[in-house]
Amino acid sequence: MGKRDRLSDDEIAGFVAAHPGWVRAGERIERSYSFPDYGTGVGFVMQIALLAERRDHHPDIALSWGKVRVAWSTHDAGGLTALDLELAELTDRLSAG
Ligand SMILES: C[C@H](O)[C@H](O)[C@H]1CNC2=NC(N)=NC(=O)C2=N1
Repeated sequence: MGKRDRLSDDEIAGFVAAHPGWVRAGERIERSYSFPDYGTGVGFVMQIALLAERRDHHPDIALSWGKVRVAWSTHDAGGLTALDLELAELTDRLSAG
């Protein structure tokens, strides 16, 4: 199986169960991160953007004061792939500093 092949429901459920904060919403996985101010959220968004360009895989990102919402999905596959789960984990690592 390639990194851009669709995953099964069980594989996605397994990831969500093991990764607090992430939820499945249809054909996406989403997580909200909280920050003490606007600027810290902006910095986080920029780090995600650099990661996305490096990996040629791009999430939807919503920036609010003190909050960043990230959603991963593979448009080309029309759903969730191993690449989404890998980048969700990397997103968590960025948020940890
Ligand atoms: C040509 C390029 O590799 C593709 O368009 C990439 C770019 N970034 C992407 N990002 C996401 N999230 N899904 C994709 O299918 C995708 N495809």
